[in-house]
Amino acid sequence: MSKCSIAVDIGASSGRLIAGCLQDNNLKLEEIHRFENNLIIKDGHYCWDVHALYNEIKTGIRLCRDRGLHPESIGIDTWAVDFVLLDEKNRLLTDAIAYRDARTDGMMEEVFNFISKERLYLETGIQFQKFNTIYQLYSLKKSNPEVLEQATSFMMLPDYFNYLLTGKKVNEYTNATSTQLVNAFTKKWDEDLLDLLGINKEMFLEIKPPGSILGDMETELSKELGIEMKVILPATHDTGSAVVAVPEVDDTVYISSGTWSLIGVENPFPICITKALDYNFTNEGGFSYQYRFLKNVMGLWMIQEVKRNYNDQYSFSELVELADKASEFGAKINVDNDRFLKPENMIEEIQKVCQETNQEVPGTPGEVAKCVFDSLGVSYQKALDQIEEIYEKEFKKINIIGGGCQNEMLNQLIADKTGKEVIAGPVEATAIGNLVSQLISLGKIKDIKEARNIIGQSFKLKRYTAAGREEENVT
Ligand SMILES: Nc1ncnc2c1ncn2[C@@H]1O[C@H](COP(=O)(O)OP(=O)(O)O)[C@@H](O)[C@H]1O
Ligand SMILES: C[C@H](O)[C@H](O)[C@@H](O)C(=O)COP(=O)(O)O
Ligand SMILES: [Mg+2]
Repeated sequence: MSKCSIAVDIGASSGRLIAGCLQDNNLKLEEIHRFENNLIIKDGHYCWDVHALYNEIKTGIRLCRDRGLHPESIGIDTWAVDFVLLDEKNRLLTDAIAYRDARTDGMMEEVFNFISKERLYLETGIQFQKFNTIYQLYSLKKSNPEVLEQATSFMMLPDYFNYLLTGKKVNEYTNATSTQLVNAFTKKWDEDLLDLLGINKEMFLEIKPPGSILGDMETELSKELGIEMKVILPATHDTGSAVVAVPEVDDTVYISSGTWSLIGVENPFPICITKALDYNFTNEGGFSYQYRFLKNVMGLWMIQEVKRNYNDQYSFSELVELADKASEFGAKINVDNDRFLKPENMIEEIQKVCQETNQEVPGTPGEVAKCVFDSLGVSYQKALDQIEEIYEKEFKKINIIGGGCQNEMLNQLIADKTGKEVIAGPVEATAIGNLVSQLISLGKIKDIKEARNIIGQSFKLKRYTAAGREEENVT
């Protein structure tokens, strides 16, 4: 494993640093470091602690050295939309305010005074989430216009970590598309849109595609950490990397299941038709210029908050077991209501909605968890129906990737509800997609097709049908 590559995957709930290398055409992984990623409050805003996260990245690199690894490259991916701004002296002008912060409340509606929803979708193809970068920047323009004027560099979070490692300033394509400021067809920053909104377009950097070799780690940093390696751009939007790791995309709907559930398909062109707009699907940029035609579903964020509300006295698997035992409980809620984005108390919010909709109110942890999982299933089914309506075809398979694919109850529920074959795995799809993108850049894997073949034979996948579950290609 000594000659390997390192994937740093920082999701909205946890981060991990995983070393990977090819051995006899199998991808071997070694988890080096795992850490929590929790929101902090700074100046009244929910923020990400970017310095703590950068220190975790450096800790993970030191651990690689301590294990005698000599990685050739490192690639970083995180969640989307969030950013920092730097001034002409490369000093941080802003905190990394989180997409769950309330600063974007009402901003999307105000932006529609400058450009219609239809035109914005026609140009960008990006779903309307109130926290998209476009609305975050518009909010900043209203509250602190001088900050936007002083900014000389706009960096999304992986871009910023890459800058700290190499001194190089670029915006990576897949994550840039999540801003709703990139033209879906030119794949460039939409300067007309920025002018329309009066947002300083000079601060946006060159957009580089995933697979680009950014450069070597800064010499001083290499000395500090005791490791020299190249920094490569994977799909730095974590979901972009996760989709790379879907072993078989043909005839498959994927669900990237983590803090969010991203349900969609891989497509060679953007689908900006009215029906896609009405159903609020997105066309985020993918590896090798594919498009991720997908929809955000609130996801396992809800059970993360339920777990936190119970003071972490139950593990995720215990909550699944308790939900499985609460088989008689049947209340379901609309998980995609913005009220679940950041409620004071998720359990109470769920109970309130059940009351408001004259349903049985969940009381036990099992009933609360079952309500979450059943309701996620309803939202997945709805999105699946919408995808099949737009494609005018039935998809054979659903591939659930990410930490959520360990939820056997939800996997079986999806198979039973949809009647489709459900493949679960790989768990660390994002890190795997990140790694194979690096190995392609280093010439160790030919292309994404070969990478997906390697992934399909390297990791244990579980198959669920309405008739039950079975293991397959256990390595
Ligand atoms: N053992 C488990 N059983 C069931 N679900 C699990 C298990 N481990 C993790 N999960 C689910 O996976 C989710 C985290 O997935 P992950 O892909 O790591 O998220 P992110 O990348 O957003 O941080 C958790 O919220 C939890 O619901
Ligand atoms: C805010 C975005 O919708 C979010 O980043 C989503 O695109 C995503 O990538 C979340 O990944 P997780 O691994 O944190 O669920
Ligand atoms: Mg993730």
